[in-house]
Amino acid sequence: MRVSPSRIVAYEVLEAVRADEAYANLLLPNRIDRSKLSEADAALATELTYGTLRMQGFYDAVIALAADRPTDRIDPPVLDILRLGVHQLLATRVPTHAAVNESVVLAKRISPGASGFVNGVLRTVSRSTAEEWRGWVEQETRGGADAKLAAVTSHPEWIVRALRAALAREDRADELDALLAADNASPRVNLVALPGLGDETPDDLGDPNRFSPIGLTAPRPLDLVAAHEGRVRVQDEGSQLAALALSRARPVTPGERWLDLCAGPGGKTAVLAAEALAGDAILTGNELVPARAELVRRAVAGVPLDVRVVVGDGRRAEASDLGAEDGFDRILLDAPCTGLGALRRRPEARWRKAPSDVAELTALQGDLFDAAVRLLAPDGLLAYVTCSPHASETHGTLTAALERWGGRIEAVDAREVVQSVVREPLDLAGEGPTVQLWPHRHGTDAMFIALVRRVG
Ligand SMILES: C[S@@+](CC[C@H](N)C(=O)[O-])C[C@H]1O[C@@H](n2cnc3c(N)ncnc32)[C@H](O)[C@@H]1O
Repeated sequence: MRVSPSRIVAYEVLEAVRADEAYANLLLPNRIDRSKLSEADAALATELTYGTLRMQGFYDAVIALAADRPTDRIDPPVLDILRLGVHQLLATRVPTHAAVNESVVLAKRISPGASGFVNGVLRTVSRSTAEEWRGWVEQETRGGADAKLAAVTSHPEWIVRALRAALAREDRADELDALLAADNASPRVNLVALPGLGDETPDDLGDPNRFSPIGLTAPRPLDLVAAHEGRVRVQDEGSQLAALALSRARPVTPGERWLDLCAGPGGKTAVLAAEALAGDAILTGNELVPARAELVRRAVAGVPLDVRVVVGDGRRAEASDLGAEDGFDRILLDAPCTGLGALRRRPEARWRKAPSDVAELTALQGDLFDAAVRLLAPDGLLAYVTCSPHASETHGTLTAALERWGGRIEAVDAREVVQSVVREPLDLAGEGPTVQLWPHRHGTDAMFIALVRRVG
């Protein structure tokens, strides 16, 4: 018996994610191409890889119970094979015999001495349903209610707490289960049709997004991207709204200078470029990492606007070096963050983050915020955006900056702006003037959007 090519690809990506800190969303397309997988096999490899990585915490708890030993006493490659097998048994329609047999054959290739062990553990797992395993994992997990919830929903406990706290701020802590479930579901590929660059609207191209006026989904999204090169791109709906919150916050005066301070890889820069073209504004993108600056250049290549892309540390950026002696009229600060709002798209991310990252990132966000304010022209607008709902990275960073800058900056009502942009009103809970989007409530990544105006 041979192992199907989709399972080999999935296994190789799991191994690279574990051993080499690879990113599944970057490596997987590469491996799919290299193995020349058919469309159906590519879809299966994607489902197996993403599903296994997202649910890894829960699957490890199941494996530990079924093997009657902690997972740190299982050889890592064998553990990868088991995780992949458990995912097939508990979360897919793959028949039991295929899930077990292919895992055993894979084990014979990778770690021959362990094939009997793999067979035994997976047969034990296959004898109970996912629901039954959830019950046992909950019962056997040591610690309080949060530890148990974290184990069965496959999130680190500190992330469960942070997400609950963010929802509680909006008086919506009762949505936590729905949010954790949304993190574990495969999001649809969402597209943006850069505005003003062609005759077709999102309605002409596919199924228009519920909220973003420039977003859509389509049955074969990548074909559409290829057919409308540079104009139709993959982008989450929340990211589109974040860029539009800045470009549509008020009418554009021709000649306005715009800056995207942390631009890489350039998804929002592309939207800003299309908007700048329509309004006759001048756009500069800045990015710390040269390779990511190159991605920004490629992202804006489909927009007939001369976008200057600069490599530099945003904390030390000077308006005059960036070609705006008198400062910028609009700045997007899409800050480096923990990415806790995009866990469904970055399947391994939850296992790589630690609470200590939050402290480090909030310090960086504060420095970048101050740099952005210094770069603003009088009356200029700053959009502070994160793809994290963590209170420290959102309200914490914003409140601290408003305090540091005293009366020299003021918050602008981002809710009013975003509600005026969307196709249908968003259910925004809690108090404004900031916007927090959510995967479970809006179907977007959990983007946070704040607008600030430089006074005088
Ligand atoms: C959240 S991402 C931006 C995503 C981008 N706006 C988009 O929509 O594609 C943050 C970016 O900030 C960059 N970055 C990190 N530290 C920076 C700094 N000190 N100055 C400028 N850019 C920085 C990172 O390399 C990363 O590309």
